[in-house]
Amino acid sequence: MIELEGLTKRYGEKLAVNNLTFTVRPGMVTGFLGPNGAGKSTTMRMMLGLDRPTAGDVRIDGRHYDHLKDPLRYIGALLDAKAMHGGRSAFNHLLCLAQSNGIPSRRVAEVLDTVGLTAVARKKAKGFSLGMGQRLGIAGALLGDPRILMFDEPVNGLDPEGIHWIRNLMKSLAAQGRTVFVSSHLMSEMALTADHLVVIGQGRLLADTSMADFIERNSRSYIRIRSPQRERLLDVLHEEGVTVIESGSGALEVDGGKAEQIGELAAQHQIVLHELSPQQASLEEAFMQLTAGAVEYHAHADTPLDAPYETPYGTPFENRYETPFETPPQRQHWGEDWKRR
Ligand SMILES: Nc1ncnc2c1ncn2[C@@H]1O[C@H](COP(=O)(O)OP(=O)(O)OP(=O)(O)O)[C@@H](O)[C@H]1O
Repeated sequence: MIELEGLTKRYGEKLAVNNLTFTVRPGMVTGFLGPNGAGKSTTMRMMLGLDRPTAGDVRIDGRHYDHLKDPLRYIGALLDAKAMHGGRSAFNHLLCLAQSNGIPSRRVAEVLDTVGLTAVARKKAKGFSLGMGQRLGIAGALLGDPRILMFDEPVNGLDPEGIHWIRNLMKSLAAQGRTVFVSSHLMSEMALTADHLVVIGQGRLLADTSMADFIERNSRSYIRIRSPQRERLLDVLHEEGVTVIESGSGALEVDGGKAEQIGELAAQHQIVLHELSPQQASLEEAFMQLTAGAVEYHAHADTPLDAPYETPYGTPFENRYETPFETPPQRQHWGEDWKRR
């Protein structure tokens, strides 16, 4: 378990991490999300005792990192895959780590096998590709067989097979009851891997919740319906008091309804349906909705002001709220500007 309490880091004028309090629990993969510059790496560095907090506290299984004897046996981390002695072979790099942390040297061959680097174990790390470097960094994290694992952007540079491998590795580590904390900008990957999410923006906590709850709270879910008898269906739904949104593509959308009820209603009135599908926004859409006001670095150049790029939830990367941390609008307001019957 990793516990943060009021964790704060200031670099001069810059408040990089602002009063973060949350707990990373065992037995699940916790995703750590935030726009560029949100403070994720700084937070992870403080967890590992690499940066001293300006205020607040981090405890690893109840103890400060500095007080852990042989810390690699408690917490393994991949922060910067390039942070290794390039002149050493993969085997020797891991052997040095093992020897300085009281870890039996037989673990070196075991973790090299786990990450698929046995064949290149004697090759110098400086000749490794980005993906091989990531695998070696992950081997280092696994070396002490720790109960807690932390990965900063672990899929960087990995090919699809490598991404699939690390997804399964993280899930299996969590299934063994370990604490797995992982940051990534790849939302589709995070959606497949994480059970729980911690989201920060401009150093502050924006969400600490399950993946399902995060998407539910920060996006719109609705039923999409297509029918060749659209006008009749509209009349029937209207008579039943169901609020329908007519989307531009000819489909109808019902917020908060149940597909079964709409299907049965259509059947009762002998209305043919070509589509009846529950729609849920992706993690990426939910993330952009939540963090829209907390994005530090905006891209303006290729988005002309008179032709904004719209999503059903608004314009991404637009500061839509007065302050970064103002509560996002309630769901019933979304789609308000769409044509309602
Ligand atoms: N050593 C430092 N000195 C001054 N400012 C720093 C330092 N390290 C980080 N910062 C600033 O603190 C803020 C948080 O940076 P951090 O790298 O933790 O963000 P991040 O969420 O990991 O970003 P990214 O997703 O881009 O990796 C940024 O504004 C960054 O410029």
